[in-house]
Amino acid sequence: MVKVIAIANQKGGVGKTTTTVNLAACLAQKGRKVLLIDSDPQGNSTSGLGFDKRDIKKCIYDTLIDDVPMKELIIHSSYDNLDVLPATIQLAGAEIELVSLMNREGRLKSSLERVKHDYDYVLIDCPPSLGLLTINALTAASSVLIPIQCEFYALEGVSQLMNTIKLVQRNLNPALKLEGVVMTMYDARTNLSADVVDEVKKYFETKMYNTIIPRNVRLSEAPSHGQPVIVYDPKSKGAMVYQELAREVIGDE
Ligand SMILES: Nc1ncnc2c1ncn2[C@@H]1O[C@H](COP(=O)(O)OP(=O)(O)OP(=O)(O)O)[C@@H](O)[C@H]1O
Repeated sequence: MVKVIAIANQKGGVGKTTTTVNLAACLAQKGRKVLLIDSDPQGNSTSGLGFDKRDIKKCIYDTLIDDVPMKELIIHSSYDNLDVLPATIQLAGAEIELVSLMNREGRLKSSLERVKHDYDYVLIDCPPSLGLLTINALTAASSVLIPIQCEFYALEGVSQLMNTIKLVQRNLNPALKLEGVVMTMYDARTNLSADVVDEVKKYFETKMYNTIIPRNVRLSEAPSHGQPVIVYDPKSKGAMVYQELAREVIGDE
């Protein structure tokens, strides 16, 4: 059975894309067939997987707005078992264009229906908003994974995200589950991070991954801000934590 996981948090810069790209690479490395759907107009998952967005002529926008079959838009990545539905800046216009379309919340779900059975996992990288792109992702998903940055304001805004998830469960996708919460950018040198982890654990009660993603120097010093780096490299320490997360995700397959 294919598992469709939306990686969502409307707060910007919490590690959605970095988690999505690296989790996708690790699941693929474990032999699972993976489709990464880039649903963020910034297209950082697309560029993070090594694609030059200037070379991409058609993207997720074309299936959401113009009903181009998703199969025609999916491209293979340089990783075995990992395909991508790319995003370009054109997607920024979709949020408003979707408003007047029929089935505006369910267009990604309908389009994905025809290809999802080719995969074991579909991961959807959501934009930092609770607009129609995120609603489409939550409607298409079987579960939602929430990355939360280990910082003082970690839980700020999470209640809006939870309200949106409940709204989608009630009206659009009753089968949607909470996959889990993953803490990102943990820095053991500050006591604050440990307090934040406790606070988040309490907020979500049992829904929590054991894997905590540490602050990674390579990522925080990435040359252009906002461009996540693939840390998947079997020998790198940074990759090991995403492999651990992949094991947890596979754990309840
Ligand atoms: N574990 C980490 N340690 C240090 N820096 C990180 C880590 N994960 C991500 N970053 C850096 O933080 C920034 C934001 O990460 P990322 O783009 O994954 O977040 P996002 O939630 O997808 O952002 P947006 O809301 O803009 O879509 C990037 O510069 C990235 O390289």
